[in-house]
Amino acid sequence: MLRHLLQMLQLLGISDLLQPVSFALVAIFLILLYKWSSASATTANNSLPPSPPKLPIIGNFHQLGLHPHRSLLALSKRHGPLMLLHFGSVPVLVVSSAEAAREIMKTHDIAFSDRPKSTIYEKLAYNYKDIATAPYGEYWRQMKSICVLNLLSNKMVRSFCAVREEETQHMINKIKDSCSILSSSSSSSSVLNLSEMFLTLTNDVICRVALGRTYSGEEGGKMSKEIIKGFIELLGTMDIGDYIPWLFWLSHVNGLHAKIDKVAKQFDHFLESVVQEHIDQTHVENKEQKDFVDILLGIQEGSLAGFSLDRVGLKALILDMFLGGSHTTYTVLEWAMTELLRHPRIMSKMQNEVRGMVGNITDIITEDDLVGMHYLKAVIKETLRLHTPAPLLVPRVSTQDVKINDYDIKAKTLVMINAWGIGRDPEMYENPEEYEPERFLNNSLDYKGNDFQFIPFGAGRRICPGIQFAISIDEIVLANIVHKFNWALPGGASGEGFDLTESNGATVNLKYPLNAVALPYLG
Ligand code: HEM
Repeated sequence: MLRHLLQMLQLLGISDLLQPVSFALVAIFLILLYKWSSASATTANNSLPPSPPKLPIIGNFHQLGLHPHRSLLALSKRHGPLMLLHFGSVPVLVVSSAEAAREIMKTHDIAFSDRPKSTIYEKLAYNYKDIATAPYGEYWRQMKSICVLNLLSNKMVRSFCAVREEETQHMINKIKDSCSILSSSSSSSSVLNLSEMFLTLTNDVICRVALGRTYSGEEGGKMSKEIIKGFIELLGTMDIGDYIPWLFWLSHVNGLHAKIDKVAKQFDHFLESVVQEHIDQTHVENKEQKDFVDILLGIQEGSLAGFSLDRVGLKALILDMFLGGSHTTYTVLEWAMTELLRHPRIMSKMQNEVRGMVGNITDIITEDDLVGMHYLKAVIKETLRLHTPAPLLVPRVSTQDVKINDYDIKAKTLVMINAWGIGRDPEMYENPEEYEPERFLNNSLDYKGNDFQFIPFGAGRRICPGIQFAISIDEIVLANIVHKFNWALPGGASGEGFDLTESNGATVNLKYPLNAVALPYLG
Protein backbone atom coordinates (compact mmCIF):
# COMPACT_ATOMS: atom_id res chain seq x y z
CA MET A 1 0.00 0.00 0.00
CA LEU A 2 2.79 2.41 1.00
CA ARG A 3 4.68 1.49 -2.17
CA HIS A 4 1.59 2.26 -4.24
CA LEU A 5 1.24 5.64 -2.58
CA LEU A 6 4.86 6.46 -3.26
CA GLN A 7 4.44 5.46 -6.92
CA MET A 8 1.33 7.60 -7.17
CA LEU A 9 3.19 10.64 -5.87
CA GLN A 10 5.97 9.93 -8.36
CA LEU A 11 3.47 9.71 -11.22
CA LEU A 12 1.96 12.99 -10.15
CA GLY A 13 5.41 14.54 -9.84
CA ILE A 14 4.91 15.51 -6.20
CA SER A 15 7.07 12.94 -4.40
CA ASP A 16 9.73 15.53 -3.56
CA LEU A 17 7.23 17.83 -2.02
CA LEU A 18 6.47 15.97 1.13
CA GLN A 19 9.02 15.63 3.91
CA PRO A 20 9.39 12.09 5.32
CA VAL A 21 7.48 12.76 8.56
CA SER A 22 4.56 14.51 6.95
CA PHE A 23 4.54 11.85 4.26
CA ALA A 24 4.30 9.12 6.91
CA LEU A 25 1.35 10.93 8.53
CA VAL A 26 -0.40 11.31 5.21
CA ALA A 27 0.26 7.65 4.42
CA ILE A 28 -1.19 6.46 7.77
CA PHE A 29 -4.21 8.68 7.24
CA LEU A 30 -4.79 7.27 3.76
CA ILE A 31 -4.31 3.67 4.88
CA LEU A 32 -6.98 4.17 7.55
CA LEU A 33 -9.27 5.71 4.98
CA TYR A 34 -8.58 2.79 2.66
CA LYS A 35 -9.53 0.26 5.29
CA TRP A 36 -12.66 2.22 5.96
CA SER A 37 -13.57 2.52 2.29
CA SER A 38 -12.82 -1.19 1.58
CA ALA A 39 -14.97 -2.20 4.50
CA SER A 40 -17.81 -0.01 3.33
CA ALA A 41 -17.35 -0.76 -0.38
CA THR A 42 -20.45 -2.25 -1.93
CA THR A 43 -21.65 -2.34 -5.45
CA ALA A 44 -23.45 0.97 -5.10
CA ASN A 45 -24.96 1.09 -8.53
CA ASN A 46 -25.50 -2.10 -10.51
CA SER A 47 -25.74 -0.33 -13.85
CA LEU A 48 -22.22 1.09 -13.58
CA PRO A 49 -19.26 -1.06 -14.65
CA PRO A 50 -17.54 -2.90 -11.78
CA SER A 51 -15.02 -0.89 -9.77
CA PRO A 52 -12.28 -1.78 -7.32
CA PRO A 53 -12.65 -0.02 -3.96
CA LYS A 54 -11.33 3.52 -4.00
CA LEU A 55 -9.85 5.94 -1.50
CA PRO A 56 -11.53 9.20 -0.62
CA ILE A 57 -10.07 12.19 -2.45
CA ILE A 58 -7.55 10.32 -4.64
CA GLY A 59 -9.91 7.56 -5.80
CA ASN A 60 -7.94 4.76 -7.49
CA PHE A 61 -4.83 6.78 -8.28
CA HIS A 62 -2.71 4.73 -5.94
CA GLN A 63 -3.47 1.59 -7.98
CA LEU A 64 -1.92 2.91 -11.18
CA GLY A 65 1.70 2.12 -10.33
CA LEU A 66 4.66 3.14 -12.46
CA HIS A 67 3.50 1.01 -15.39
CA PRO A 68 -0.24 1.75 -15.59
CA HIS A 69 -0.87 -0.64 -18.53
CA ARG A 70 0.36 -3.52 -16.35
CA SER A 71 -1.50 -2.52 -13.17
CA LEU A 72 -4.71 -1.87 -15.10
CA LEU A 73 -4.54 -5.25 -16.84
CA ALA A 74 -4.08 -6.96 -13.47
CA LEU A 75 -7.07 -5.05 -12.07
CA SER A 76 -9.23 -5.81 -15.09
CA LYS A 77 -8.58 -9.53 -14.65
CA ARG A 78 -10.41 -9.20 -11.34
CA HIS A 79 -13.08 -6.68 -12.32
CA GLY A 80 -13.73 -7.28 -16.01
CA PRO A 81 -12.98 -5.80 -19.45
CA LEU A 82 -15.09 -2.71 -18.74
CA MET A 83 -13.99 -1.34 -15.39
CA LEU A 84 -14.78 1.98 -13.81
CA LEU A 85 -12.07 3.72 -11.78
CA HIS A 86 -11.81 7.22 -10.37
CA PHE A 87 -8.76 9.42 -10.61
CA GLY A 88 -9.57 12.01 -7.97
CA SER A 89 -13.06 13.14 -8.95
CA VAL A 90 -12.78 12.03 -12.61
CA PRO A 91 -14.55 8.80 -13.66
CA VAL A 92 -12.26 6.64 -15.80
CA LEU A 93 -13.46 3.73 -17.93
CA VAL A 94 -10.73 1.15 -18.54
CA VAL A 95 -11.27 -1.03 -21.60
CA SER A 96 -9.41 -4.34 -21.74
CA SER A 97 -10.96 -6.63 -24.36
CA ALA A 98 -11.30 -6.57 -28.12
CA GLU A 99 -15.07 -6.75 -27.88
CA ALA A 100 -15.29 -3.80 -25.48
CA ALA A 101 -12.82 -1.81 -27.63
CA ARG A 102 -15.05 -2.41 -30.65
CA GLU A 103 -18.00 -0.98 -28.71
CA ILE A 104 -16.04 2.17 -27.91
CA MET A 105 -14.20 2.74 -31.20
CA LYS A 106 -16.74 1.42 -33.68
CA THR A 107 -20.30 1.04 -32.37
CA HIS A 108 -20.18 4.27 -30.32
CA ASP A 109 -17.20 5.93 -32.00
CA ILE A 110 -18.75 9.41 -32.24
CA ALA A 111 -19.64 9.49 -28.54
CA PHE A 112 -16.02 8.59 -27.65
CA SER A 113 -14.13 10.70 -30.21
CA ASP A 114 -13.34 13.61 -27.95
CA ARG A 115 -10.07 14.06 -26.05
CA PRO A 116 -9.88 15.05 -22.39
CA LYS A 117 -8.84 18.55 -21.35
CA SER A 118 -5.57 18.73 -19.48
CA THR A 119 -3.35 21.56 -18.36
CA ILE A 120 -0.38 19.75 -19.89
CA TYR A 121 -2.01 19.38 -23.34
CA GLU A 122 -3.30 22.95 -23.16
CA LYS A 123 0.12 24.43 -22.52
CA LEU A 124 2.14 22.11 -24.75
CA ALA A 125 -0.20 21.76 -27.71
CA TYR A 126 -1.03 25.41 -28.38
CA ASN A 127 -4.28 25.34 -26.47
CA TYR A 128 -5.52 22.16 -28.21
CA LYS A 129 -4.79 23.52 -31.69
CA ASP A 130 -3.06 20.33 -32.87
CA ILE A 131 -4.88 17.22 -34.15
CA ALA A 132 -4.14 14.81 -31.34
CA THR A 133 -5.56 16.94 -28.51
CA ALA A 134 -8.15 19.01 -30.42
CA PRO A 135 -11.72 18.50 -29.25
CA TYR A 136 -13.84 16.46 -31.65
CA GLY A 137 -15.49 18.91 -34.04
CA GLU A 138 -15.05 20.94 -37.19
CA TYR A 139 -11.58 22.31 -36.37
CA TRP A 140 -10.23 18.80 -35.67
CA ARG A 141 -11.88 17.47 -38.84
CA GLN A 142 -10.26 20.16 -41.01
CA MET A 143 -6.82 19.72 -39.44
CA LYS A 144 -6.93 15.95 -39.74
CA SER A 145 -8.00 16.08 -43.35
CA ILE A 146 -5.15 18.52 -44.17
CA CYS A 147 -2.81 16.03 -42.56
CA VAL A 148 -4.25 12.89 -44.16
CA LEU A 149 -4.58 14.36 -47.66
CA ASN A 150 -1.52 16.60 -47.87
CA LEU A 151 1.12 15.31 -45.49
CA LEU A 152 0.65 11.64 -44.65
CA SER A 153 -1.17 10.17 -47.68
CA ASN A 154 0.39 7.00 -49.14
CA LYS A 155 1.49 9.04 -52.16
CA MET A 156 3.24 11.61 -49.96
CA VAL A 157 4.86 8.94 -47.81
CA ARG A 158 6.17 7.20 -50.94
CA SER A 159 7.51 10.50 -52.27
CA PHE A 160 9.88 10.71 -49.28
CA CYS A 161 11.34 7.27 -49.97
CA ALA A 162 14.74 8.77 -50.90
CA VAL A 163 14.98 10.47 -47.50
CA ARG A 164 14.41 7.17 -45.69
CA GLU A 165 16.89 5.35 -47.91
CA GLU A 166 19.58 8.02 -47.43
CA GLU A 167 19.19 8.15 -43.68
CA THR A 168 19.27 4.35 -43.50
CA GLN A 169 22.44 4.33 -45.60
CA HIS A 170 23.91 6.90 -43.26
CA MET A 171 23.18 4.67 -40.27
CA ILE A 172 24.61 1.59 -42.02
CA ASN A 173 27.81 3.56 -42.67
CA LYS A 174 28.08 4.48 -39.00
CA ILE A 175 27.66 0.82 -38.03
CA LYS A 176 30.30 -0.22 -40.59
CA ASP A 177 32.68 2.33 -39.07
CA SER A 178 32.14 0.79 -35.66
CA CYS A 179 32.93 -2.64 -37.14
CA SER A 180 36.26 -1.42 -38.45
CA ILE A 181 37.07 -0.05 -34.98
CA LEU A 182 36.18 -3.48 -33.63
CA SER A 183 38.54 -5.26 -36.00
CA SER A 184 41.44 -2.93 -35.18
CA SER A 185 41.01 -3.05 -31.39
CA SER A 186 38.90 -4.79 -28.79
CA SER A 187 37.76 -1.44 -27.44
CA SER A 188 34.36 -1.34 -25.77
CA SER A 189 33.59 1.75 -27.85
CA SER A 190 32.62 -0.68 -30.61
CA VAL A 191 29.52 -1.59 -28.70
CA LEU A 192 26.72 0.28 -30.43
CA ASN A 193 23.97 2.10 -28.62
CA LEU A 194 21.21 1.04 -30.99
CA SER A 195 18.53 2.93 -29.08
CA GLU A 196 20.37 6.18 -29.67
CA MET A 197 20.98 5.35 -33.34
CA PHE A 198 17.33 4.52 -33.98
CA LEU A 199 16.16 7.68 -32.26
CA THR A 200 18.58 9.84 -34.24
CA LEU A 201 17.52 8.24 -37.51
CA THR A 202 13.82 8.65 -36.82
CA ASN A 203 14.25 12.26 -35.76
CA ASP A 204 16.39 13.04 -38.78
CA VAL A 205 13.84 11.52 -41.17
CA ILE A 206 11.02 13.53 -39.56
CA CYS A 207 13.11 16.72 -39.54
CA ARG A 208 13.94 16.36 -43.23
CA VAL A 209 10.39 15.51 -44.25
CA ALA A 210 8.67 18.08 -42.04
CA LEU A 211 11.21 20.89 -41.93
CA GLY A 212 13.34 20.30 -45.01
CA ARG A 213 16.61 19.43 -43.33
CA THR A 214 18.14 17.95 -40.21
CA TYR A 215 19.17 20.23 -37.42
CA SER A 216 21.86 18.01 -35.87
CA GLY A 217 24.85 19.84 -34.52
CA GLU A 218 23.09 23.21 -34.30
CA GLU A 219 20.99 24.82 -31.66
CA GLY A 220 18.02 23.16 -33.31
CA GLY A 221 19.73 19.76 -33.13
CA LYS A 222 19.21 19.88 -29.41
CA MET A 223 15.57 20.62 -30.07
CA SER A 224 14.87 17.57 -32.09
CA LYS A 225 15.99 15.11 -29.44
CA GLU A 226 16.14 16.73 -26.04
CA ILE A 227 13.03 18.89 -26.21
CA ILE A 228 11.00 16.09 -27.75
CA LYS A 229 12.20 13.80 -24.96
CA GLY A 230 11.09 16.41 -22.40
CA PHE A 231 7.76 16.70 -24.20
CA ILE A 232 7.14 12.96 -24.20
CA GLU A 233 8.03 12.71 -20.51
CA LEU A 234 5.62 15.51 -19.69
CA LEU A 235 2.85 13.89 -21.73
CA GLY A 236 3.23 10.83 -19.50
CA THR A 237 2.90 12.94 -16.34
CA MET A 238 -0.45 13.60 -14.71
CA ASP A 239 -1.23 17.06 -13.43
CA ILE A 240 -2.96 16.57 -10.11
CA GLY A 241 -5.10 19.70 -10.59
CA ASP A 242 -6.87 18.01 -13.54
CA TYR A 243 -8.21 15.35 -11.20
CA ILE A 244 -8.40 17.03 -7.80
CA PRO A 245 -9.01 20.67 -8.76
CA TRP A 246 -8.44 22.12 -5.28
CA LEU A 247 -4.89 20.69 -5.34
CA PHE A 248 -4.07 22.65 -8.50
CA TRP A 249 -1.54 24.74 -6.57
CA LEU A 250 0.68 21.69 -5.96
CA SER A 251 1.86 21.73 -9.59
CA HIS A 252 2.88 25.37 -9.18
CA VAL A 253 4.79 24.63 -6.02
CA ASN A 254 6.60 21.53 -7.31
CA GLY A 255 7.62 23.31 -10.50
CA LEU A 256 5.63 21.13 -12.94
CA HIS A 257 3.89 24.11 -14.52
CA ALA A 258 7.15 26.04 -14.82
CA LYS A 259 8.72 23.01 -16.51
CA ILE A 260 5.81 22.70 -18.96
CA ASP A 261 6.00 26.43 -19.77
CA LYS A 262 9.74 26.16 -20.38
CA VAL A 263 9.49 23.18 -22.73
CA ALA A 264 6.54 24.72 -24.62
CA LYS A 265 8.45 27.98 -25.04
CA GLN A 266 11.63 26.25 -26.26
CA PHE A 267 9.73 24.28 -28.87
CA ASP A 268 7.73 27.28 -30.01
CA HIS A 269 10.88 29.34 -30.33
CA PHE A 270 12.39 26.65 -32.53
CA LEU A 271 9.28 26.23 -34.69
CA GLU A 272 8.91 29.99 -35.09
CA SER A 273 12.44 30.22 -36.47
CA VAL A 274 11.85 27.29 -38.83
CA VAL A 275 8.62 28.81 -40.19
CA GLN A 276 10.22 32.22 -40.60
CA GLU A 277 13.17 30.62 -42.40
CA HIS A 278 10.71 29.04 -44.85
CA ILE A 279 8.81 32.28 -45.37
CA ASP A 280 12.01 34.17 -46.06
CA GLN A 281 12.93 31.61 -48.69
CA THR A 282 9.52 31.53 -50.33
CA HIS A 283 10.88 33.05 -53.49
CA VAL A 284 13.72 30.58 -53.82
CA GLU A 285 12.76 28.50 -56.85
CA ASN A 286 13.53 24.86 -57.72
CA LYS A 287 13.62 23.39 -54.25
CA GLU A 288 13.82 19.70 -55.09
CA GLN A 289 10.96 18.57 -52.89
CA LYS A 290 8.53 20.52 -50.76
CA ASP A 291 8.61 19.72 -47.05
CA PHE A 292 5.60 19.83 -44.71
CA VAL A 293 6.19 23.48 -43.74
CA ASP A 294 6.26 24.48 -47.45
CA ILE A 295 3.05 22.55 -48.08
CA LEU A 296 1.30 24.08 -45.06
CA LEU A 297 2.40 27.58 -46.03
CA GLY A 298 0.96 26.92 -49.49
CA ILE A 299 -2.33 25.79 -47.94
CA GLN A 300 -2.31 28.91 -45.77
CA GLU A 301 -1.97 31.14 -48.81
CA GLY A 302 -4.58 29.27 -50.86
CA SER A 303 -6.92 29.06 -47.85
CA LEU A 304 -9.18 25.99 -48.11
CA ALA A 305 -12.83 26.88 -48.56
CA GLY A 306 -14.14 28.11 -45.23
CA PHE A 307 -11.02 27.20 -43.26
CA SER A 308 -7.99 29.29 -42.64
CA LEU A 309 -4.87 27.68 -41.26
CA ASP A 310 -3.24 30.27 -39.05
CA ARG A 311 0.35 30.35 -37.84
CA VAL A 312 -0.48 28.65 -34.55
CA GLY A 313 -2.38 25.85 -36.32
CA LEU A 314 0.55 25.37 -38.69
CA LYS A 315 3.04 25.05 -35.83
CA ALA A 316 0.66 22.73 -33.95
CA LEU A 317 0.48 20.41 -36.97
CA ILE A 318 4.25 20.21 -37.22
CA LEU A 319 4.41 19.59 -33.48
CA ASP A 320 2.15 16.54 -33.94
CA MET A 321 4.48 15.09 -36.54
CA PHE A 322 7.29 15.11 -33.98
CA LEU A 323 5.25 14.11 -30.96
CA GLY A 324 3.18 11.49 -32.74
CA GLY A 325 5.92 10.21 -34.96
CA SER A 326 9.34 10.17 -33.44
CA HIS A 327 9.30 8.16 -30.20
CA THR A 328 6.63 5.72 -31.33
CA THR A 329 8.44 4.84 -34.54
CA TYR A 330 11.86 4.44 -32.93
CA THR A 331 10.38 2.39 -30.09
CA VAL A 332 9.27 -0.27 -32.58
CA LEU A 333 12.83 -0.55 -33.92
CA GLU A 334 14.27 -0.78 -30.43
CA TRP A 335 11.90 -3.55 -29.27
CA ALA A 336 12.14 -5.45 -32.57
CA MET A 337 15.94 -5.61 -32.36
CA THR A 338 15.73 -6.52 -28.67
CA GLU A 339 13.48 -9.46 -29.47
CA LEU A 340 15.58 -10.53 -32.46
CA LEU A 341 18.70 -10.52 -30.28
CA ARG A 342 16.86 -12.54 -27.62
CA HIS A 343 15.58 -15.04 -30.19
CA PRO A 344 18.40 -16.17 -32.54
CA ARG A 345 16.02 -18.52 -34.37
CA ILE A 346 13.77 -15.63 -35.35
CA MET A 347 16.74 -13.43 -36.22
CA SER A 348 18.17 -16.02 -38.61
CA LYS A 349 14.76 -16.76 -40.15
CA MET A 350 14.39 -13.07 -40.91
CA GLN A 351 17.95 -12.82 -42.21
CA ASN A 352 17.35 -15.82 -44.47
CA GLU A 353 14.25 -14.17 -45.91
CA VAL A 354 15.93 -10.82 -46.54
CA ARG A 355 19.22 -12.26 -47.80
CA GLY A 356 17.40 -14.87 -49.87
CA MET A 357 15.34 -12.21 -51.61
CA VAL A 358 17.99 -9.60 -52.40
CA GLY A 359 21.16 -11.73 -52.44
CA ASN A 360 24.56 -10.43 -51.45
CA ILE A 361 24.13 -6.87 -52.62
CA THR A 362 26.34 -4.36 -50.90
CA ASP A 363 24.06 -1.44 -51.75
CA ILE A 364 21.19 -0.52 -49.58
CA ILE A 365 18.00 -2.58 -49.83
CA THR A 366 15.48 -0.21 -51.32
CA GLU A 367 11.79 0.04 -50.57
CA ASP A 368 10.94 -1.74 -53.82
CA ASP A 369 12.82 -4.78 -52.52
CA LEU A 370 10.66 -5.01 -49.40
CA VAL A 371 7.41 -5.97 -51.09
CA GLY A 372 7.53 -9.77 -50.65
CA MET A 373 9.24 -9.81 -47.25
CA HIS A 374 6.37 -11.30 -45.28
CA TYR A 375 8.40 -12.42 -42.29
CA LEU A 376 9.85 -8.92 -41.85
CA LYS A 377 6.29 -7.54 -41.79
CA ALA A 378 5.25 -10.24 -39.31
CA VAL A 379 8.19 -9.30 -37.04
CA ILE A 380 7.02 -5.69 -37.03
CA LYS A 381 3.43 -6.67 -36.26
CA GLU A 382 4.48 -9.01 -33.46
CA THR A 383 6.59 -6.20 -31.99
CA LEU A 384 3.61 -3.85 -32.08
CA ARG A 385 1.46 -6.50 -30.36
CA LEU A 386 3.84 -7.45 -27.56
CA HIS A 387 5.40 -4.01 -27.06
CA THR A 388 2.60 -1.63 -28.05
CA PRO A 389 4.42 1.74 -28.17
CA ALA A 390 1.51 3.69 -26.64
CA PRO A 391 0.06 0.89 -24.47
CA LEU A 392 -3.01 2.87 -23.36
CA LEU A 393 -3.37 4.63 -26.75
CA VAL A 394 -4.29 8.31 -26.40
CA PRO A 395 -7.10 8.90 -23.90
CA ARG A 396 -10.61 9.67 -25.12
CA VAL A 397 -13.56 11.20 -23.33
CA SER A 398 -17.28 10.52 -23.73
CA THR A 399 -19.45 13.41 -24.87
CA GLN A 400 -22.81 11.86 -23.96
CA ASP A 401 -24.34 9.14 -21.79
CA VAL A 402 -23.95 5.73 -23.47
CA LYS A 403 -25.07 2.20 -22.58
CA ILE A 404 -22.54 -0.54 -23.25
CA ASN A 405 -23.20 -4.19 -22.33
CA ASP A 406 -25.97 -2.95 -20.02
CA TYR A 407 -23.58 -0.64 -18.20
CA ASP A 408 -24.24 3.09 -18.03
CA ILE A 409 -21.27 5.19 -19.10
CA LYS A 410 -21.79 8.82 -18.20
CA ALA A 411 -20.85 11.80 -20.35
CA LYS A 412 -17.40 13.24 -19.48
CA THR A 413 -15.97 9.85 -18.54
CA LEU A 414 -12.27 9.53 -19.40
CA VAL A 415 -11.62 6.39 -21.45
CA MET A 416 -8.38 4.43 -21.43
CA ILE A 417 -8.08 1.57 -23.90
CA ASN A 418 -5.47 -0.94 -22.83
CA ALA A 419 -4.27 -1.98 -26.30
CA TRP A 420 -1.22 -3.61 -24.73
CA GLY A 421 -3.44 -5.75 -22.50
CA ILE A 422 -5.81 -6.61 -25.37
CA GLY A 423 -2.78 -7.77 -27.41
CA ARG A 424 -2.02 -10.31 -24.64
CA ASP A 425 -5.51 -11.69 -24.23
CA PRO A 426 -5.24 -15.50 -24.08
CA GLU A 427 -8.72 -15.73 -25.62
CA MET A 428 -7.35 -14.03 -28.73
CA TYR A 429 -3.79 -15.32 -28.95
CA GLU A 430 -2.07 -18.63 -28.30
CA ASN A 431 0.98 -18.22 -26.01
CA PRO A 432 0.24 -14.50 -25.75
CA GLU A 433 3.37 -13.71 -23.71
CA GLU A 434 5.69 -15.29 -26.30
CA TYR A 435 7.33 -13.42 -29.18
CA GLU A 436 6.17 -15.45 -32.21
CA PRO A 437 5.98 -13.51 -35.50
CA GLU A 438 4.62 -16.65 -37.21
CA ARG A 439 1.20 -15.86 -35.72
CA PHE A 440 0.91 -13.04 -38.27
CA LEU A 441 1.77 -15.20 -41.29
CA ASN A 442 -0.93 -16.53 -43.61
CA ASN A 443 -3.73 -14.44 -42.16
CA SER A 444 -5.09 -10.96 -42.71
CA LEU A 445 -4.75 -9.72 -39.11
CA ASP A 446 -3.75 -6.09 -39.47
CA TYR A 447 -3.23 -2.89 -37.48
CA LYS A 448 -5.44 -0.65 -39.60
CA GLY A 449 -8.25 -0.44 -37.07
CA ASN A 450 -10.52 -3.28 -38.23
CA ASP A 451 -9.21 -6.05 -35.98
CA PHE A 452 -9.90 -4.96 -32.43
CA GLN A 453 -7.61 -7.55 -30.86
CA PHE A 454 -4.70 -5.69 -32.51
CA ILE A 455 -5.01 -1.90 -32.24
CA PRO A 456 -1.53 -0.38 -31.68
CA PHE A 457 -2.58 2.63 -33.80
CA GLY A 458 -6.08 2.94 -32.31
CA ALA A 459 -9.21 2.76 -34.47
CA GLY A 460 -12.21 4.75 -35.62
CA ARG A 461 -12.23 8.47 -36.31
CA ARG A 462 -9.27 9.16 -34.07
CA ILE A 463 -7.06 6.46 -35.59
CA CYS A 464 -3.41 7.40 -36.08
CA PRO A 465 -2.87 9.03 -39.49
CA GLY A 466 0.86 8.18 -39.42
CA ILE A 467 0.71 4.37 -39.85
CA GLN A 468 2.25 4.25 -43.33
CA PHE A 469 4.85 6.86 -42.42
CA ALA A 470 5.99 4.88 -39.37
CA ILE A 471 5.91 1.42 -40.94
CA SER A 472 7.92 2.60 -43.96
CA ILE A 473 10.75 3.72 -41.68
CA ASP A 474 10.66 0.60 -39.52
CA GLU A 475 10.67 -1.79 -42.49
CA ILE A 476 13.58 -0.30 -44.39
CA VAL A 477 15.76 0.08 -41.30
CA LEU A 478 15.16 -3.44 -40.00
CA ALA A 479 15.62 -5.09 -43.39
CA ASN A 480 18.94 -3.36 -43.91
CA ILE A 481 20.48 -3.88 -40.52
CA VAL A 482 19.74 -7.60 -40.47
CA HIS A 483 20.88 -7.97 -44.07
CA LYS A 484 24.22 -6.22 -43.75
CA PHE A 485 25.29 -7.47 -40.29
CA ASN A 486 25.15 -10.36 -37.90
CA TRP A 487 24.35 -9.21 -34.39
CA ALA A 488 25.31 -10.18 -30.87
CA LEU A 489 24.80 -8.85 -27.38
CA PRO A 490 27.93 -7.28 -25.82
CA GLY A 491 30.33 -9.78 -24.27
CA GLY A 492 28.56 -12.67 -26.01
CA ALA A 493 25.73 -12.49 -23.45
CA SER A 494 22.77 -14.74 -24.14
CA GLY A 495 19.40 -13.08 -24.60
CA GLU A 496 17.82 -15.02 -21.74
CA GLY A 497 18.80 -12.72 -18.92
CA PHE A 498 18.19 -9.55 -20.93
CA ASP A 499 16.76 -6.74 -18.80
CA LEU A 500 13.38 -5.94 -20.35
CA THR A 501 12.44 -3.27 -17.80
CA GLU A 502 10.23 -0.66 -19.41
CA SER A 503 10.56 3.10 -19.17
CA ASN A 504 7.73 5.18 -17.69
CA GLY A 505 5.63 7.55 -19.74
CA ALA A 506 3.06 7.71 -22.50
CA THR A 507 5.37 5.84 -24.91
CA VAL A 508 7.02 2.80 -23.44
CA ASN A 509 10.51 1.87 -24.54
CA LEU A 510 13.39 0.06 -22.87
CA LYS A 511 14.44 1.67 -19.60
CA TYR A 512 18.11 1.06 -20.40
CA PRO A 513 19.48 1.61 -23.92
CA LEU A 514 19.85 -1.38 -26.22
CA ASN A 515 23.54 -2.07 -26.79
CA ALA A 516 24.74 -4.57 -29.38
CA VAL A 517 27.77 -5.54 -31.42
CA ALA A 518 27.61 -5.78 -35.22
CA LEU A 519 29.68 -8.16 -37.37
CA PRO A 520 29.63 -7.37 -41.10
CA TYR A 521 27.97 -10.15 -43.06
CA LEU A 522 29.55 -9.46 -46.41
CA GLY A 523 32.98 -8.45 -45.09
C1 HEM B 1 4.71 3.13 -34.57
C2 HEM B 1 4.37 4.39 -34.68
C3 HEM B 1 3.11 4.99 -34.15
C4 HEM B 1 2.21 4.52 -33.22
C5 HEM B 1 2.27 3.20 -32.47
C6 HEM B 1 1.16 5.50 -33.09
C7 HEM B 1 0.07 5.38 -32.25
C8 HEM B 1 -0.96 6.29 -32.19
C9 HEM B 1 -2.14 6.12 -31.38
C10 HEM B 1 -2.42 4.92 -30.48
C11 HEM B 1 -2.95 7.20 -31.57
C12 HEM B 1 -4.33 7.44 -30.94
C13 HEM B 1 -5.37 6.71 -31.74
C14 HEM B 1 -6.75 6.69 -31.14
O1 HEM B 1 -7.11 7.53 -30.30
O2 HEM B 1 -7.52 5.78 -31.52
C15 HEM B 1 -2.27 8.07 -32.49
C16 HEM B 1 -2.75 9.27 -32.92
C17 HEM B 1 -2.04 10.14 -33.72
N1 HEM B 1 -0.83 9.88 -34.33
FE1 HEM B 1 0.24 8.19 -34.22
N2 HEM B 1 1.44 6.55 -33.92
C18 HEM B 1 2.61 6.28 -34.59
C19 HEM B 1 3.22 7.07 -35.55
C20 HEM B 1 2.78 8.30 -35.94
C21 HEM B 1 3.42 9.13 -36.92
C22 HEM B 1 4.66 8.73 -37.71
C23 HEM B 1 2.72 10.30 -36.98
C24 HEM B 1 2.96 11.50 -37.84
C25 HEM B 1 4.03 11.72 -38.56
C26 HEM B 1 1.60 10.19 -36.05
C27 HEM B 1 0.65 11.17 -35.83
C28 HEM B 1 -0.48 11.00 -35.05
C29 HEM B 1 -1.51 12.01 -34.89
C30 HEM B 1 -1.51 13.39 -35.52
C31 HEM B 1 -2.49 11.46 -34.06
C32 HEM B 1 -3.78 12.11 -33.60
C33 HEM B 1 -4.99 11.61 -34.39
C34 HEM B 1 -6.31 12.18 -33.88
O3 HEM B 1 -6.42 12.53 -32.71
O4 HEM B 1 -7.24 12.26 -34.70
N3 HEM B 1 1.68 8.97 -35.44
N4 HEM B 1 -1.08 7.49 -32.87
